Amino acid sequence: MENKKLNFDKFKVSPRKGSNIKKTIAVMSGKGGVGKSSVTSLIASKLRKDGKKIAILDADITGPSIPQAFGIEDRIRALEDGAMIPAKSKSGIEIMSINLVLDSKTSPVVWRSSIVTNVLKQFYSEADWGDLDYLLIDMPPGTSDIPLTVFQSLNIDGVIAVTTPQDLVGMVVEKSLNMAKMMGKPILGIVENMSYFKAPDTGKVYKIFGEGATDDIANKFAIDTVSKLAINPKITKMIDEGRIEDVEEKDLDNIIKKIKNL
Ligand SMILES: Nc1ncnc2c1ncn2[C@@H]1O[C@H](COP(=O)(O)OP(=O)(O)OP(=O)(O)O)[C@@H](O)[C@H]1O
Repeated sequence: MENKKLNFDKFKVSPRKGSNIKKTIAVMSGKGGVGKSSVTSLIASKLRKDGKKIAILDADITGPSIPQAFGIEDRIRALEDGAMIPAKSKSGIEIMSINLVLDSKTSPVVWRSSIVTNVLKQFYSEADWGDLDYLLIDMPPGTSDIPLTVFQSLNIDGVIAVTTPQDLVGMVVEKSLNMAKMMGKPILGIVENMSYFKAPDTGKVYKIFGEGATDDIANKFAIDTVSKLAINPKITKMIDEGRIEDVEEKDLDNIIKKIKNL
């Protein structure tokens, strides 16, 4: 039997008229808590510092942490013609997140996934994004309904997977990579977060979580870019203070370069 390529065109949604998004990149992880939102925020901040026009769509709808990282207190505004105006970070990164429409940022999102996926599509297609070089999508962890909707409905140009050195997480990130492959999306690279710790006084490097399987996984999937991001207490502190844009992080330089060459 002929092996037909899956065609999801009928599910596609487009950004509203007047929005011009050059490239859209999804940031995934196999499981929660590996630092996907932190990595998304750091990448966005660096690209912005380099003069690019950037937006983040926080698709981690039940655990949205992007507004916290950027210290956003503004709300998303809706205009009479239905356009949604994203909130803006200090450096000018546009942000759409469910936490910016809830009455309180501690309100839980107790919605069925069909509603969540519709909200997400609405954010993408009704936001007034203007001209963007890059839209980064902070995906929820795993390979559930929402990542599937993002892949089927949005125009994704590339995928970044975030993992940590632990074996189990390595195994789980393969699920995300396989999902991206199944959906025909190019994998730009893997970020191994919490890869090492460099003692500030001696400069000695400690592999606190051991040697990761990330390089082997990258080889297996023919992925040429692996960024190894240190455990950096400054990242934790700056996110707590809503100042992620003030972190200088050289460890992500190779993935940033890959994004710029997309
Ligand atoms: N390299 C790092 N160094 C120090 N702290 C970090 C680092 N990466 C992430 N963190 C901290 O770990 C916590 C979890 O990170 P984050 O929210 O980015 O994870 P996540 O994978 O997006 O989680 P989830 O998808 O479950 O929401 C954050 O509080 C962040 O400050």
